[in-house]
Amino acid sequence: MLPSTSDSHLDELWSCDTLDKASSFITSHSSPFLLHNFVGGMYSAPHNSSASPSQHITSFEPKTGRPIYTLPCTQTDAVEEAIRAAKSAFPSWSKTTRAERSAILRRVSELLQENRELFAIWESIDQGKTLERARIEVDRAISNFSYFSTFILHEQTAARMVDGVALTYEHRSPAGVFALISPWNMPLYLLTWKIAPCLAFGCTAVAKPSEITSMTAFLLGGIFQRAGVPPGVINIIFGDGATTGAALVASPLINGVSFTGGTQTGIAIRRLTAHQIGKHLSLELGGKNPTLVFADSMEPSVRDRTIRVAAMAAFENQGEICLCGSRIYVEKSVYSDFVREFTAYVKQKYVLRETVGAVASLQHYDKIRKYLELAVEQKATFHLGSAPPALSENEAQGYWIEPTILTEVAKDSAIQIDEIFGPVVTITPFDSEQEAVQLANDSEYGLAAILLTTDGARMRRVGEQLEAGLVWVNCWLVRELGTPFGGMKNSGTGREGGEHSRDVFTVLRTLHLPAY
Ligand SMILES: NC(=O)c1ccc[n+]([C@@H]2O[C@H](COP(=O)([O-])OP(=O)(O)OC[C@H]3O[C@@H](n4cnc5c(N)ncnc54)[C@H](O)[C@@H]3O)[C@@H](O)[C@H]2O)c1
Ligand SMILES: O=C/C=C/C=C(\O)C(=O)O
Repeated sequence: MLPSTSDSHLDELWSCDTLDKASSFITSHSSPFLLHNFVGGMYSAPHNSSASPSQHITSFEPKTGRPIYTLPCTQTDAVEEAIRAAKSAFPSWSKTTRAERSAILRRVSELLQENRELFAIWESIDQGKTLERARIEVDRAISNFSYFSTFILHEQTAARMVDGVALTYEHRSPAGVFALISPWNMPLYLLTWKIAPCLAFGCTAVAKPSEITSMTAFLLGGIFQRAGVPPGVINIIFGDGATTGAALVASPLINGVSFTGGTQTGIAIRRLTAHQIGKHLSLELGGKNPTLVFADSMEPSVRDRTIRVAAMAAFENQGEICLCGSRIYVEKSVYSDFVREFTAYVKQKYVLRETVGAVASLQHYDKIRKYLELAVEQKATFHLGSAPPALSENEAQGYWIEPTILTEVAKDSAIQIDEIFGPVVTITPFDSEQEAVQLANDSEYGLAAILLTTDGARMRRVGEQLEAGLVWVNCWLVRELGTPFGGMKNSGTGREGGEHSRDVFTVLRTLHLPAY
């Protein structure tokens, strides 16, 4: 029998604002705590989910391998119920004024701020990331709400007179009910990056976090209740992709999908919605991002910055950020210096269990481990890290993988081609600027690129040739929430951020009024 989400359990959960309290919450229950869906402004079990244990999923703590909670794998009829709640809430929410929506979203950001530590602690436990990293991500979730709460207040529509014949203006209205689906690497950060603009622009939603990291999405329901978000405006349901996610995106009542996750899932979502031409699709998918290190960036005055940026881009959040630079290319004249200094820096700065967390799941641990075994087989050089122990040895102790730096990896090796999405980088030399661009672009992906150089002309010349939606020069993951965010090629379609999010969540009509 699974413990249910009773009020006393919920109160207890909300008081877990230290690691010790959260840990004793987990151990004090004989079986894992059961998350409930948040539908129509209330927590409730999907009525069909208690029927069979096979319709529940257990989530494990990456740092220890112990079970922490259970979630329902919401079945089609309960998914539809959540969509209907969002659809019923749409007419009145879409007619609220911008000032009303702004005030509610502002309140959400304030409540998140008040509960910052609680969210950071559960994010760290659930995902495996360090508490320090989790705090950074909760801060970004707070900004997601505060940013869009003010963005909508300043929007203006321009009107034009066309040749004295017609007065035209663009009219936008909320696009309807959205499916918001997020992955496990930055759970709260990425889900709120969708929820905040969706609600700000007057849409309603059914959100589904990853089945691997559902805890902070579960807590978020309580924040929406307290902030006074009207029932049904935002619904949060739990479950896997094949059952819950697929039923959600395919529903004809869903007007748009904002999805972040793997490229193969993006393809599946395209297929599932292919016959629904008008459905808005924003797909943020995988990456295998290049970091280009030019010789000038290893001059004494900037050398430390170069090493620091390349290392941060490689190993932040255990390399589990779609924007991580996992293919490092270095100009031949500074190649051996870079490899030596980069390795020394990473060894000292990215220490497992201190500044590097565990990877998110056993399945992901296994996937990364297979690439490391391939590296051993292909006789790559390990400057740092090694093939980790066999699966069974780590299952009970958590999913730990040392930061790993590899050289002598062939261009056509799966290690260079596939998105590993873990703390593993390859370093490869290049001879010329032209070769660097060609190597960087030699990928099915086109999400991000990192360019390390002091030459201003090269910043633009190379930057403008890189097949990547986001290019960072001498920095990484510097974000301003109005800038377009998204990828090229198999890294996705659509852009989000500021007015680009507005394009995702609104429909546009042009009105022509006679000028006479
Ligand atoms: N571009 C980005 O911003 C970005 C960010 C983070 C992760 N990623 C990618 O995500 C992958 C790892 O995350 P993941 O394993 O959670 O990705 P995933 O694609 O397996 O899952 C992402 C989400 O989609 C759901 N899902 C799965 N199948 C579905 C379906 N058929 N229909 C609807 N929803 C479905 C999952 O339940 C989850 O909530 C990596 O490959 C990485 O490339 C991309
Ligand atoms: O892992 C993916 C990271 C995505 C980041 C964003 O969507 C963002 O910073 O807005």
